[in-house]
Amino acid sequence: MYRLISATPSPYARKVRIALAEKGIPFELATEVPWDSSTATPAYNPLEKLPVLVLPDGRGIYESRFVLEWLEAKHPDPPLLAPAGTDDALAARQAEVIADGVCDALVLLFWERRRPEEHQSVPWMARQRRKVDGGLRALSALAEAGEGGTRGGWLVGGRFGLADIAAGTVLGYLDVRFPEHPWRSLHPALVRLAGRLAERPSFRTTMPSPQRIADRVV
Ligand SMILES: N[C@@H](CCC(=O)N[C@@H](CS(=O)(=O)O)C(=O)NCC(=O)O)C(=O)O
Repeated sequence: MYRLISATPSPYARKVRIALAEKGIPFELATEVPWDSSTATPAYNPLEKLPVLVLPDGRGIYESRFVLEWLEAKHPDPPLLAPAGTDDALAARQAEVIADGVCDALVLLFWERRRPEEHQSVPWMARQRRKVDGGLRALSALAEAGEGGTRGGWLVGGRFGLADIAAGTVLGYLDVRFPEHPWRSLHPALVRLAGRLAERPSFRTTMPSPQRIADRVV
């Protein structure tokens, strides 16, 4: 059986949890704090990051985008991506790049804010916030376009898939780490997307939550 090394707030790990659920793939969930020295990630990932999908033979598949590509290749049904090389597949991957990039900026912001205030860099945090806001604008534009005609409100190709998973996990992460962020008032199309996603058991059963980090990281 697969084992997924995950963390309760992780939007990257949540993408994989949702994909496993949507594809009906059984797995053991190993919830960790990757920032604590107790984490198992270094044993499977030289980059020491989760998510890691640990295979029955003990190998680790890591970097969420690659885990999702790996799952799509090994467990193609039901598909979460259009056929490889199609415009819809490329558009979904682009949306995932935007979503992951927003999460990357949010992670940097999260750690910068944990530094003593006199060590926090205002220009650095402003730069990260620009990436977050620019990325959310891009995802919002995709959501608005997806609401047109018969596209069903999904971001790409008129059907639920990877792009929606990636965008939805960003929104859930914002609510956990940056509850003050006004994304709902700024992007009503993303609110409607979040509402559609919240109806899916794969989203309802993977709601993110904060974690207690014991070790000193920054
Ligand atoms: N690009 C990676 C990012 C993964 C990542 O940053 N994971 C964090 C945990 S979380 O922020 O997603 O909760 C981690 O393991 N960080 C430990 C470290 O960076 O040393 C992916 O998509 O898998």
